[in-house]
Amino acid sequence: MIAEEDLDRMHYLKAVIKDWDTSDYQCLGNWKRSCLVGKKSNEFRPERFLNNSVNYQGLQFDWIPFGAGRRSCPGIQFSVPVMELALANIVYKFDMVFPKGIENEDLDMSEEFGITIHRKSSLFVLVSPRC
Ligand code: HEM
Repeated sequence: MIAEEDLDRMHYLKAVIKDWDTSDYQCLGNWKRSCLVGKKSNEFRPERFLNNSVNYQGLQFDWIPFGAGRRSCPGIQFSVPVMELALANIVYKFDMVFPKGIENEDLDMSEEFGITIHRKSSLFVLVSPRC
């Protein structure tokens, strides 16, 4: 079981969540001026969040998944560790592979608006528990 104190060392996992939290919507305002984290439509590239100071505090206005300023989200301290812990434990305890014939390049990362922003197309993976 991965615990909260283990998360500090999981730099790549944190970058994955930051990139996952980077919707086209957040970068649209600065799309021409080129978004701080270099978001290109539908691109998933967590490495952009490694070795830089981009954080959730809303200080860099072109990456504000929790908003910025006095009306920014008060749920950051709760939701970030919850997302990190959930993802860390899922990848620690389960092996996931694409069904036969599906490659990384086939992954459609398009987003769709709704009450929340979610995937446009379903993600199919075969999941098996790690022994
Ligand atoms: C991944 C999870 C979450 C994301 C991405 C998120 C994002 C946001 C965003 C973008 C805003 C608007 C900020 C603005 O208007 O500038 C907001 C506001 C707010 N969020 Fe969250 N939030 C999350 C989770 C939570 C949780 C877990 C709670 C409570 C337990 C929460 C409570 C609030 C409240 C009360 C506001 C309104 C703040 C205000 O208007 O003063 N959020 N959130």
